[in-house]
Amino acid sequence: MTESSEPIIALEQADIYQGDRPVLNDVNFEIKKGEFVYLIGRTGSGKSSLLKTLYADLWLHTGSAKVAGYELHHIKRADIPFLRRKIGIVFQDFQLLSDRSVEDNLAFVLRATGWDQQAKISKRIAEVLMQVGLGTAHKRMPHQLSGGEQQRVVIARAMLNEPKILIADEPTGNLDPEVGDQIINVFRTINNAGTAILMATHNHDFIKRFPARVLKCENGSVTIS
Ligand SMILES: Nc1ncnc2c1ncn2[C@@H]1O[C@H](COP(=O)(O)OP(=O)(O)OP(=O)(O)O)[C@@H](O)[C@H]1O
Repeated sequence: MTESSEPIIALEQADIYQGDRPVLNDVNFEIKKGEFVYLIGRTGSGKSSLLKTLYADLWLHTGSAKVAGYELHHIKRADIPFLRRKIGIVFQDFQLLSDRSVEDNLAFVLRATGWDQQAKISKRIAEVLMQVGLGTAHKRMPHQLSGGEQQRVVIARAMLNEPKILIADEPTGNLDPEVGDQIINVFRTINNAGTAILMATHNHDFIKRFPARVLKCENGSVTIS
């Protein structure tokens, strides 16, 4: 299989655990390059556990999972940071460093991932901020931004190293509906430019208005529609 046609995520007979406790059994699905996929299910149904397994925060016990070229059932601890660079991660709670500007928050991540030329760092920061519609926010401090703006910076941060997929766990969960709409539009724009998206959400209105494939966690299984 050529690299371009290989799925970004492929799970086969994967069992998802929290500690010793099984959460999801026999999970099988693929996500291809550039796809948009929703992950739904009631509170406690296992959405976060599944996403954590995909970025190797939870260990995959049984079955196989390949994510961005890494086989999670064989992954070495030292490879986990490299896996996470290939999959941008966006959580519900914005975790920007509160003591530094937007620009410095982003530069911090770039430097930590090996970027050392200031001109390239500045260019990349300008690009990702433009991509999320915050082209003039470089110098602002996190507390000077609204919740929606902070979430945009978090998305920009996840995009810095040009991931093949963005994994988002309830990215609009803490936002007003109107602001949530703006955020989903940011994800759609990013998706239109070629990055795959896997988004856990409780917002069924998004699915009606912006239809895409849906994975549903229910009764210990994942079903695909
Ligand atoms: N850190 C943990 N330790 C032990 N059990 C956990 C942990 N986190 C979650 N669980 C349990 O695993 C199951 C799945 O939880 P998970 O958080 O994956 O569900 P979820 O679908 O993401 O829920 P929500 O919509 O509330 O985020 C639940 O029974 C939960 O109680």
